[in-house]
Amino acid sequence: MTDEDVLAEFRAAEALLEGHFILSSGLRSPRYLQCARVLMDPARAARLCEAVAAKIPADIRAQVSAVVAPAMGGVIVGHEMARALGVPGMFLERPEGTFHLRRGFRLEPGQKVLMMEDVVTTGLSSREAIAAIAREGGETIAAASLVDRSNGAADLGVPFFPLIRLDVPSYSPDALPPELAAIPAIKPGSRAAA
Ligand SMILES: O=P(O)(O)OC[C@H]1O[C@H](OP(=O)(O)OP(=O)(O)O)[C@H](O)[C@@H]1O
Ligand SMILES: O=C(O)c1cc(=O)[nH]c(=O)[nH]1
Ligand SMILES: [Mg+2]
Repeated sequence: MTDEDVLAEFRAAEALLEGHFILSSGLRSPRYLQCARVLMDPARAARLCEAVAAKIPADIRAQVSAVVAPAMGGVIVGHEMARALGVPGMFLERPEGTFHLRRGFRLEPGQKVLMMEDVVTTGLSSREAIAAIAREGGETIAAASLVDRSNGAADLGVPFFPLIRLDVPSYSPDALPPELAAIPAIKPGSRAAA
């Protein structure tokens, strides 16, 4: 799947939003990739995750025995990725502020995991998820996502396979360009405000 094919899927899902968004990190952006809209079509979700799986080298794929994803954004994409790889899929939650496995999900000691995200911006949520997988006894051997909008800046500490890398601006809230400052900000994600 080419970058243009991926963007066509996002466009068809009306998932390329423009406005003034407060990101999970607190950064602000004029653009937001609403992956939930992309994933609401199960056939599209399966197509995209099969394309992510095809980006992962065969030796890594052969070792992965579970996909673990951080809720909320990771839940559907993690499940579809688990289907694409033929392994179980689980998700991490943070009702008290720190990611952990709930609902009877568990990892065997040393179990090799793929951490799956919908979007990576600063990489903080991904690093928190990878740290949680380690606390749960697993070993994250690779990470993947639909979108990497970190502009090459996110270091997850493991090999990282995004389906598409997009060059999208993010700004500190105290350094907003005037055209962004003029629009009311909305926060689509579910991380609690800092
Ligand atoms: O790389 P980062 O700077 O951490 O940003 C990306 C994260 O932000 C979004 O989640 P969010 O925290 O908004 O919550 P949600 O998944 O519950 O919607 C997205 O699902 C990623 O997890
Ligand atoms: O950084 C984020 O919170 C973020 C950016 C984006 O484009 N899409 C998304 O779901 N989250
Ligand atoms: Mg998230």
